[in-house]
Amino acid sequence: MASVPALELRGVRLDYPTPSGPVTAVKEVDLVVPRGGLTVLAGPSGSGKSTLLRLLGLVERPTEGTVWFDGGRVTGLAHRQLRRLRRNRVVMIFQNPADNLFDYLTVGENLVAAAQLAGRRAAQENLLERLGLPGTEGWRVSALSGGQQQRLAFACAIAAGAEVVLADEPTSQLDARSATLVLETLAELATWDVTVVAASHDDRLIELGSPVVRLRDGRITSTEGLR
Ligand SMILES: Nc1ncnc2c1ncn2[C@@H]1O[C@H](COP(=O)(O)OP(=O)(O)OP(=O)(O)O)[C@@H](O)[C@H]1O
Repeated sequence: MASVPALELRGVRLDYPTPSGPVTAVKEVDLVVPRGGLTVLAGPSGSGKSTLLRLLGLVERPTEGTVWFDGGRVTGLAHRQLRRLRRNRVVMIFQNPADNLFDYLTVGENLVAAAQLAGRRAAQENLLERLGLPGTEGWRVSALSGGQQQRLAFACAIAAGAEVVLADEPTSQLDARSATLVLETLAELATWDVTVVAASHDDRLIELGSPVVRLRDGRITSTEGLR
């Protein structure tokens, strides 16, 4: 039996209200995000990548259409229920590494805080080692490079118990070396039992995607490399 997709969108449109009337950011979107692996949303600026990511991250509600998470219909759920899902099961990583972390806590304390805020007891053992941050447990967040901070943000999402982790342009605010660390982290996570979705212009990141969903003018134009 085919496994239940991590996320599914059917007939989705999203209009943003503006003073000069609604702006349609994505339309006629039918999309299945398979469980596990790395799904990449690609396309030119303004094509709707961030909006689609926010719909998948249960941050935006569609103007039209339906969203499912883990086989359950999410569209129509109360605000409180959506917030609960976003607290641990569907976690969004912000572009700016520091926005994802408590800078006055150590690396280890950030992991514990992420787990506790999600109602979990303790962070998974070896998470720092497994994500390329061995020996940093007692470090202040400010002692980490941007790439290491993004790595820690992913580790915190896992510590919170995330089943889906979403990242908007995770390499765009990083120097080349830090971006490489984040790409390595995404490649590693793609082999774990977690679904990662990233919106990106970065060719190196797009190359890692399976599938790669391409957008233009708010519509999906192709889905390549569906596992
Ligand atoms: N909050 C908003 N209010 C009004 N229009 C918006 C808003 N956010 C996005 N848009 C519009 O929706 C469309 C899609 O934007 P979106 O940010 O999703 O595209 P994108 O592909 O992520 O672009 P970029 O690569 O530049 O981040 C664009 O026309 C954009 O101007």
